Amino acid sequence: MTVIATESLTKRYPRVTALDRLTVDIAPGVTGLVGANGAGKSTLIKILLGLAPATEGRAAVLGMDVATEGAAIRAHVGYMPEHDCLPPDVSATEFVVHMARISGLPPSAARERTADTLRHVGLYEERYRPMGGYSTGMKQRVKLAQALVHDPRLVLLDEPTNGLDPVGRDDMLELIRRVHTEFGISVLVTSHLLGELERTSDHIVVIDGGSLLRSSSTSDFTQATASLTVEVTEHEDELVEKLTAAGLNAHADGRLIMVDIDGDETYDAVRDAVAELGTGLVRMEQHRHRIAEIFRGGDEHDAA
Ligand SMILES: Nc1ncnc2c1ncn2[C@@H]1O[C@H](COP(=O)(O)OP(=O)(O)OP(=O)(O)O)[C@@H](O)[C@H]1O
Repeated sequence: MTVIATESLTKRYPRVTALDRLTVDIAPGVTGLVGANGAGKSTLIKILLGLAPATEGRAAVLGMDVATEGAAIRAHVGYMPEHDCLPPDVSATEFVVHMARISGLPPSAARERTADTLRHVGLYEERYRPMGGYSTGMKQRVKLAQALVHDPRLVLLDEPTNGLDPVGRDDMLELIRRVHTEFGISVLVTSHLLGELERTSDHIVVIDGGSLLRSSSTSDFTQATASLTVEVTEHEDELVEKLTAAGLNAHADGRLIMVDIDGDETYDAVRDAVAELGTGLVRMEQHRHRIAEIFRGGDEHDAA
């Protein structure tokens, strides 16, 4: 079963091709959509909501065609836009009740669902104050609440951690995870940071220049992209030789040694090699490839 399916989806603007023959299937659960700024993430979301027409190709959301069933899609899908779009002079409660009413809920249900949803995202007394005075974290929570208030089956979250500090990011990612685990709502969440989506998502889709670079489960993804950074007090070259002889892919990067992780045994192999050389281990830490590195290695990873 898929919640989102696209087939050769293309969106051309006069000057740029925002989506270029994108074919991808997305299953229920939490899916991270990763791509650099301008990769086409927001464009894809707008097409999936039936708000912008594709130039070519097809897409279906919850089995409904985006070209002809946009209104029905939006009845079952929640959307959290990227940019600040909250009216400053109304309270979170007034705003979310309004959004619930727009989604078709009767007044009493709209008020009840608003109270529940705002509590769920962690807004309490503040919800009666005008939103103009809210912190970025609180505004992001209101944007998430309005996406959830009509009890959708799927939510599309466009850069929900934008503008948040590290603690705020972690809280938001935790909240997103709970949207799925507690309510069974599927989530498509975008970010230009691969690292934060790895922790939240079951599945990761990477796009670059509007094309699919990679789509795989998060565990496959981290296996394929994780490496160890090792720092020793001396004998760096010998360590690289030893690890290579042990069948690992290791290379020196200045004073650091990068080792591709090939299962848990990689840690043991590094420990043993360091011990045999009698050198001091300063640090050994897992290093996740940044999105730019994946783009550079795109062709090889595509095949993986
Ligand atoms: N309405 C539009 N008219 C013309 N070009 C557009 C329009 N919307 C987006 N684009 C262009 O399409 C490309 C993809 O934009 P899009 O907003 O989908 O990227 P994104 O991955 O969401 O990045 P960001 O996170 O910066 O929004 C960009 O080059 C952008 O400039």
